Amino acid sequence: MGGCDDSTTTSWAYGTQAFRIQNAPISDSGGSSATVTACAMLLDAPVIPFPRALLPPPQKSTPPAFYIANAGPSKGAGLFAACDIPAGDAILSDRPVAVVPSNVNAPWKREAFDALLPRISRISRDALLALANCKPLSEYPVVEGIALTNAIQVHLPVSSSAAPQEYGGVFPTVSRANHSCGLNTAVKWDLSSFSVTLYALRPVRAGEEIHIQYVDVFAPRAERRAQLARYGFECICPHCDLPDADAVARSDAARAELRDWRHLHPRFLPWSTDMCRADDDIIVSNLRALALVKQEGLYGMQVPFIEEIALSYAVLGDELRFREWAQQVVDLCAGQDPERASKFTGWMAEPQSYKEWGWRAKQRLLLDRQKPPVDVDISIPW
Ligand SMILES: C[S@@+](CC[C@H](N)C(=O)[O-])C[C@H]1O[C@@H](n2cnc3c(N)ncnc32)[C@H](O)[C@@H]1O
Repeated sequence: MGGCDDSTTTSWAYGTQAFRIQNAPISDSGGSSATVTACAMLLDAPVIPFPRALLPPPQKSTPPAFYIANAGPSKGAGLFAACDIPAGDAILSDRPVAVVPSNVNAPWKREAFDALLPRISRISRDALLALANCKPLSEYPVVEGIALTNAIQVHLPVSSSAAPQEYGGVFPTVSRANHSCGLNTAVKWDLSSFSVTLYALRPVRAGEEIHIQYVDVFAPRAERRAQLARYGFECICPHCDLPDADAVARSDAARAELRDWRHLHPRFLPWSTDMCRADDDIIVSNLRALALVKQEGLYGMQVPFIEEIALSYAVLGDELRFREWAQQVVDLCAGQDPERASKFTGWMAEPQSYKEWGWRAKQRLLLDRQKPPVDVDISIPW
């Protein structure tokens, strides 16, 4: 592969840690393991050495469901939907060109980051160097600056539980996604194919920009903006660009309520067997959560609420509504959480197979039967 040179130093010590450079077992062009230079990684000792056998390629949709275009003067390039994309669909899969630790502050850092470049093929190097870099070259090695601007967290196999390093992968395509504090996609890392896949969290219209989140979107606007400063921009997405302080306070409160939802609102399991609670307690509570999710565009967290509404209807034995909500779980999870999707598919095929199917309806009937006749006082009170 053009320009690959591994004559440089490839291991460094840092306190009790030791780092090394290793190529990932993936290839640029489906070639043999001898040309595996598509991605170089700077790894510490607990990361289990990768097998030599090539990993299977990630799924690819043809034609692509996305394109890269200018997203505006202050945002640079961005990812856009090439067609209408249904909620739950995979938009694209992408493999990293570099994987680096998130927080190394050793004297050899520049040398190690620079040593990554000659270890990757020209194709991958060009893709890496074409990405945005919000860090000054005078202060940060180029690969580190690009990683700090673009990296997405990846999980690597480690041999011990000793303080695991965090790793970020730099991806030629997914790293083109700009940030928004309201989400339309989720990123899922899969070690077995050494790739990330971007899934639609809600229907995405053709031409709409595809966003991911760079920071904790449950944090208040001021905190999000402070965290985004390290990417060199102030967020002016529709969830940040609000008309006045009241609107900001409302948005901050909604996000905090969603973050703490499980501590603030009735829980499904105790409700399901507590006949003193209203039958629609959980449904009403989860519908409110979904309204807040929609208001704040936090679609990444909608599935557990939809799931609880479906299961509430199951416990109430309401088959029509159960199917309606269960279908939404299946549609949203088919790609990124197939296990959950298949559980709900099974219950939809045979609702009675859900262990608590209709439990509350049966209890309600029994309670109604046991009720003593109501004593009606017909005496006239004067
Ligand atoms: C991971 S890159 C995203 C792709 C990048 N726009 C490009 O041209 O390759 C991150 C950089 O994009 C820009 N960016 C991302 N989201 C933005 C937003 N919501 N508003 C303004 N700039 C943004 C910032 O310059 C940030 O440092």
